[in-house]
Amino acid sequence: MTEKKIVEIKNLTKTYGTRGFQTKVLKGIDLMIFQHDFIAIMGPSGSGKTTLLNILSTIDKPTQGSVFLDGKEISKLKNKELSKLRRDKIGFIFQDYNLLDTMTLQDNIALPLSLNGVPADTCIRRTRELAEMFGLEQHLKKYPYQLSGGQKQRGSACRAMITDPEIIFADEPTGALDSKSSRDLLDCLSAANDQGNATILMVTHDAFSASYAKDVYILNDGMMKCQLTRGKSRKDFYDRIVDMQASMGSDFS
Ligand SMILES: Nc1ncnc2c1ncn2[C@@H]1O[C@H](COP(=O)(O)OP(=O)(O)OP(=O)(O)O)[C@@H](O)[C@H]1O
Repeated sequence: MTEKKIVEIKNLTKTYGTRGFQTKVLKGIDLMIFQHDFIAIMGPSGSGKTTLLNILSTIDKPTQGSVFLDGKEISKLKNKELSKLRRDKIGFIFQDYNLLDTMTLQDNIALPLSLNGVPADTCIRRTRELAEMFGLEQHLKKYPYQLSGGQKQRGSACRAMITDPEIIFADEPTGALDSKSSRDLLDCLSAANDQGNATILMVTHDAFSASYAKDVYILNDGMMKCQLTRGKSRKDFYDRIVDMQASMGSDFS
């Protein structure tokens, strides 16, 4: 069965600065992301990972080339259409959770739905389903300050998924978590990808996190340098990622 194409990136370049003081950060990226993909982008510090994620998530604009999301070229969309695309088609997981302190976990998770005018009973039902999947049923009435980092990040993953977006962008989602909380989050993301409908693009420095993805792409010096695909064993995939990092030298952090 051919999966639906969610994102298509064609010859994407990004240059910062003005004439004479330009830095070419992305130098012609091509990438296709299909439904049910779980992709990790890795690369040395400064290789352009965040720049790429910002362009894909419509926060920044390409210098040249094109990005299609759900068949629409994002640089051609007007502000209103872009906001709608962001709201309906994209879920975000940030390194620092970005939950609202004055709302319970339940309300934080449901926020994208309530902003869309979805009835309260549907918001509650959908929030409970996701909270169960992410092991958060007991914590829905708590405020963020009453939650651990891992619980907050799993809550933030639920919020990213609640609108059933076409794609979830995760920027270093385990960056602030200890190893047990990282594992819990990655197990949940992996289950949402395997058993649910989630398509995930994650940027990470961490080989352990990347080994939960189905494919790992290495960005180096503004170009996609290689792709590794997971076999049956996650442990074996982790070893291959670490070997690849070692082969790329000391600037790979
Ligand atoms: N707004 C900007 N203006 C000018 N240069 C920028 C801007 N944003 C990023 N850069 C430069 O682009 C390059 C890539 O930055 P980017 O943040 O995408 O890298 P990264 O791979 O995400 O790095 P890290 O892993 O350290 O977060 C860096 O050299 C950075 O200094």
